[in-house]
Amino acid sequence: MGYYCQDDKLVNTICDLYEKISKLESLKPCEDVDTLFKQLVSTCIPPNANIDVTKMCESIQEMRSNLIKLCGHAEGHLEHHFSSILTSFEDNPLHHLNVFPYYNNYLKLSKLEFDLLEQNLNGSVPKTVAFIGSGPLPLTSIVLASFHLKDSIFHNFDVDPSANSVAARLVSSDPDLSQRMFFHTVDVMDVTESLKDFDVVFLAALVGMDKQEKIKVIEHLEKHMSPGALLMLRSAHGPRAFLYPIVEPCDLQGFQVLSVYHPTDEVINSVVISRKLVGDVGNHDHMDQASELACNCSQIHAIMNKKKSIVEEFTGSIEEQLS
Ligand SMILES: C[S@+](CC[C@H](N)C(=O)[O-])C[C@H]1O[C@@H](n2cnc3c(N)ncnc32)[C@H](O)[C@@H]1O
Repeated sequence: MGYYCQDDKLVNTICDLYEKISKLESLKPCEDVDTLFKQLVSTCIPPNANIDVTKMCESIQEMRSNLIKLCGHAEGHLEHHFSSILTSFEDNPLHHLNVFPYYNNYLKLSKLEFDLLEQNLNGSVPKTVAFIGSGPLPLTSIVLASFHLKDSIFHNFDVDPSANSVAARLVSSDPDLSQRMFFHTVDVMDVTESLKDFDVVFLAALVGMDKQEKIKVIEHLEKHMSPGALLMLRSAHGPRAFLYPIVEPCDLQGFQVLSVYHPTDEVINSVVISRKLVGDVGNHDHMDQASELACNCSQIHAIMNKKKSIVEEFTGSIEEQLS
């Protein structure tokens, strides 16, 4: 088919799985759907330095973009399914979250995000947190509110009214979270002034499923978030980018990228934490230099190798990073 691929075997396996997944009549949880997505995830999880999806030919790019959408729909169905099961428990549904097969991943991802937040909050605790794209099973907000940010108020935003109604029902019988967790049915692109109220904004991986949409959402957040507020977003690295969109530091114009973390375990998403710049960012010279640096893979690898870690830090000056 004339694919240009760095690792043909892996990409062929993903293409085969894509063909099978795209032929499914429904993406609602059932044996066939679960088996195919499990195979897809286990194919994409092992770190593979030879895989850079952005360098692959157009037909692979197109397949990847469709696959991300299929994964998004399947994830939505899976969350709906488990959220409905959870709300059918007679006692507090939040005491049964471990029935969700990926609950452990959310515990790990939320802990990772909390640690990155703490490192960059300089001792302060966020009063108000926004989660955009919270879905029917808003596990990140629930885990953060229950275990890490026990006094913060959480505002969850989702464009899908059925996602919000099942999510709100999930927390309604919890005496603590029902007082600290709010749900808003709206497209993030229509949320403007109220974005100023948040100390931290989380953006779900699947809000903005392709590069263009993701950049539009980031630009919108940059326009309306409070200067100095933190933005926590999710990206993907290596073969995991067949499952989720990639956000690169250069996509974050108007933000100072603080850290990029690429997990190598079963937590699939990479995490990017940045701070909305304070003051006039009309002069983009500084950011442009930072972006050029951040988008240049060989330089990123040089930084990573120097640090012997898979965390990319962006806290030093551009000169330091280049030296
Ligand atoms: C299925 S995921 C949920 C994430 C997950 N529950 C978590 O805790 O990380 C993505 C959600 O984003 C929502 N979404 C997508 N685009 C959106 C937009 N432009 N504005 C608000 N919500 C959006 C979808 O409706 C979907 O429910």
